[in-house]
Amino acid sequence: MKINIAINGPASSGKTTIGKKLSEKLEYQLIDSSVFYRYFAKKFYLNNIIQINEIYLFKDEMLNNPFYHLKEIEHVNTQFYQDLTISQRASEIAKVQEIRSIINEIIQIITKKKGFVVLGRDATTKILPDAKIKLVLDAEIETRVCRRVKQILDVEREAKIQQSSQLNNLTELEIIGKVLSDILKRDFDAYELILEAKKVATIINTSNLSIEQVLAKILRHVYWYNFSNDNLLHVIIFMIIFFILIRSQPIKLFGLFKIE
Ligand SMILES: Nc1ncnc2c1ncn2[C@@H]1O[C@H](COP(=O)(O)OP(=O)(O)OP(=O)(O)O)[C@@H](O)[C@H]1O
Ligand SMILES: Nc1ccn([C@H]2C[C@H](O)[C@@H](COP(=O)(O)O)O2)c(=O)n1
Repeated sequence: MKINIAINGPASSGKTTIGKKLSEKLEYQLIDSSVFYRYFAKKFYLNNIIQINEIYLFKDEMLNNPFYHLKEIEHVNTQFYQDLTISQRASEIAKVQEIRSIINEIIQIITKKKGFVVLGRDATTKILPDAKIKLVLDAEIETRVCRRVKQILDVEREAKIQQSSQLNNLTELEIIGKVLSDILKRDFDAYELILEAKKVATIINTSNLSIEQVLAKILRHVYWYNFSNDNLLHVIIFMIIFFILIRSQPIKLFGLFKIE
């Protein structure tokens, strides 16, 4: 039986990486709420004004054909992933409660059919408070900074080979400084949401775990949930029969011990 899985956690804790792998493994659909904020920043932030009416129209359209629009949102995000202006506008948009409610409602409606992995700062608390599995991925700040710096340097190495470097010869120290300040800012913005999430979700500290180990841990949660859910009735019936048998006659279990 398919369920919904909600994952949140602070900046650079591995949500996207783990979310992607988990959804592929389970053959679930992945929805990352932050791509909505960036998509809205690209499409509905014109002349420094958020086009709220357009956003309502988009919501109706999206609910008529959700999977087409999810692909479109993903596509736009891949194109503008590195765009700083879009990121800044996305942060502004994310502060508008009305827009947060619209995005949460869209995701809630789409995920009613189950079989989704949903990522986002309020995934476990506001978007899918009833998800069967709710997780917070956490890691020490130094681990998160190192991971993000490594990711940037890997992309940069690849870009240099293709002579399309984006970092304008920043030193490694400057990159570390920028990453640290970005992560601190995002941690600060999401502080309350993550604190709330930690109260209702299972926390997985990934600092000393590889990507594969984190994935294996989550899969164990999912398989255990499915097993106990699917087999609960069988286990109860088995226990009742077992107790009736041992009370009505002495039996020898596997010849190991005797109950009289
Ligand atoms: N357990 C892990 N061990 C080592 N590296 C990891 C682990 N989890 C994630 N990473 C790496 O950390 C980097 C950041 O991960 P990712 O982008 O998935 O984080 P995120 O939580 O989605 O970030 P953001 O909040 O910016 O969306 C990636 O390069 C990823 O490969
Ligand atoms: N559930 C969410 C998802 C995203 N945001 C904000 C945070 C950022 O300003 C913006 C883009 O997300 P990011 O790529 O930085 O994770 O959207 C949010 O407030 N709540």
